[in-house]
Amino acid sequence: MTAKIGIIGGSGLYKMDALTDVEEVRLTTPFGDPSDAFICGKIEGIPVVFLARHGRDHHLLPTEIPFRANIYGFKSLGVEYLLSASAVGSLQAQVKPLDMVVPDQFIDRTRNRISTFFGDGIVAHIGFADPVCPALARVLADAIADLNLPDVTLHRQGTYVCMEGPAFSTLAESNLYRSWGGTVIGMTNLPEAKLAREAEIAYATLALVTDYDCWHPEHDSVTVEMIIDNLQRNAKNAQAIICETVKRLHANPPASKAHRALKNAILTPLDKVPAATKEKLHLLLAKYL
Ligand SMILES: CSC[C@H]1O[C@H](OP(=O)(O)O)[C@H](O)[C@@H]1O
Ligand SMILES: Nc1ncnc2[nH]cnc12
Repeated sequence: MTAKIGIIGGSGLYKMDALTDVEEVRLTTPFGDPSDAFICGKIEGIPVVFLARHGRDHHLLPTEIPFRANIYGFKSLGVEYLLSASAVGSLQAQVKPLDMVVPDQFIDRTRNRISTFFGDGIVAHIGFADPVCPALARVLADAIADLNLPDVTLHRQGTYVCMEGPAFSTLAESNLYRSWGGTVIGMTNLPEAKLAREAEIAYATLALVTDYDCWHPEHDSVTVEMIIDNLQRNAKNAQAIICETVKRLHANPPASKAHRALKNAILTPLDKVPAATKEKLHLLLAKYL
């Protein structure tokens, strides 16, 4: 089964309740095994494929997530639009727990992630000034706004600071990220967005605010309990938003520059790329060979 729309669920979103005709697809990739089986199914008749980023039983640390295998797996199943759902802490007073943010920028504070498919004899540099697909982000933000869900405050833009984890930030770090203009903080989205861009998949995130990290003088510092509690309160809304976004994407798939991201990015002449590398990357390079 193939699907143009993929959903990657983070903390608290380990399955999509609205999925019908479900089939589990366990696959391997040249970059190892993905986080879990891909759950292929339909939302109101529209084919989609879902993956739990940390595994369905949340056993993978952010550092341990096989980001390359996950994105490669989505690509091999035909995905062109990837919607992510993620728990985030807020770095700004006006962005409150239970609010939703559709980030448009990232700051990379990761250290131990492999966030490229390239190397081994092929060099490519994708453009990443706009790390989130603006067209996909607009569909997602419009879906949130138009659903008009009670108690949902939407922020259509924001900078997501991606830290390594797994420990949460120190107070000094949290204040530093605030001074840099960070809006929210999480541990997963940046490598995913980079790899999705290299795989020419449009990517956008529904960021669910669960806490004020540790900088807010009037709020307790973030704990896992706080995150899970707020995620559970927001889970129904998050699923409704994803379903609405899927329907809109299917009815009106937006043009995305991400779909041609490799066009001017590859430096190495393809006839000089080692055969084994070419084979490993065939799925990504096929249309340029
Ligand atoms: C559950 S505590 C922190 C954990 O939650 C976020 O994960 P995800 O982005 O997959 O929702 C955050 O990035 C951390 O990995
Ligand atoms: N405060 C926080 N820091 C990092 N990741 C998070 N995910 C949810 N809240 C977070």
